[in-house]
Amino acid sequence: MIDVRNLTKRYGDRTAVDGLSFTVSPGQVTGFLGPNGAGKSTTMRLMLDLDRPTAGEVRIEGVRYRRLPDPLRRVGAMFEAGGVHRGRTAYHHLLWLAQSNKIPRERVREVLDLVGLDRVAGKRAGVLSLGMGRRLGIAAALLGDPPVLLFDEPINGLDPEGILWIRNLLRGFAAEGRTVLVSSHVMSEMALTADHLIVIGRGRLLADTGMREFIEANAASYVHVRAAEPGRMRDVLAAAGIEVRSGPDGALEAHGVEAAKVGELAAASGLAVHEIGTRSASLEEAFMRLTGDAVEHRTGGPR
Ligand SMILES: Nc1ncnc2c1ncn2[C@@H]1O[C@H](COP(=O)(O)OP(=O)(O)OP(=O)(O)O)[C@@H](O)[C@H]1O
Repeated sequence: MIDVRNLTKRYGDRTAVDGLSFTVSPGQVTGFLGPNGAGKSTTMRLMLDLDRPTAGEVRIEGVRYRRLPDPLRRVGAMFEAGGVHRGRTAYHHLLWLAQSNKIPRERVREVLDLVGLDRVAGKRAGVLSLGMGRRLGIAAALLGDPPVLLFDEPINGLDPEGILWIRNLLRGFAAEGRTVLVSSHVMSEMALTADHLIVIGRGRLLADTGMREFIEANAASYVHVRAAEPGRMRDVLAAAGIEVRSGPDGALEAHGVEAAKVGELAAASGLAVHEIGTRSASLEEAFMRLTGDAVEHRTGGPR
């Protein structure tokens, strides 16, 4: 479990993290979302004591990171800027980490197998592809078999196979009962990976809720209907007081109404319907709606 309490971080007069409190629970994947500059990476760095908070604190399994005995056995982290010595082989990078953390050398082979790098273990880290480098970062995070795992933008730049692999890996870790926190800007992927969401904007907490609840609360689903005579269909729906918008390819989107009601209105007016169904709102829509005001404006006037 990760417990963030009243966390604040200022850089000069810029407040990157602003009185943030939330808990990340074990047994599920928690997505950490926010627009660029929201403070996600700063928060994750503070979790690992890579930076000093201006106020507040983070406890991992009840303890400040710097007070954790054997930290690699308690928390594994993969941040984008990997901290890998490019001239070292993948194997020696992991061996060096294992030895400096009193982890048996057999574990190095185990994690290399686990992330599918066993065959390139002798290659220098600097020549690994982006996907392999990411796997090496994950191998390092797993060395101590920790119950808490942090991933900052793990799928950035990966191909579809790599993305699917990470998704299954993270879901597998959560199913084993670990605490998994992952940040990403790829909403479609986050929707498939995370069970719970922490959303921040300008350093403040905007939402701490289950995936489904988040989408339902922040974006509406609607009835998608394709009719032989879209103009008449629109008039019938509008006459019944239903809000109708134009969808792609002549389809209509009826809001605030059940699909059954739309079907009944069409039948009562003798209108042929070619396609009808309820379309769920997406995480992306919900995210955009919630964070619209919290987007960092990089150009223009004062914030
Ligand atoms: N070392 C630093 N010195 C000064 N300002 C910083 C520093 N690190 C972060 N910031 C500022 O703090 C704010 C939060 O940055 P942070 O990188 O944590 O956001 P983020 O949510 O991870 O963004 P992104 O999605 O773009 O990675 C930004 O305005 C950033 O410019």
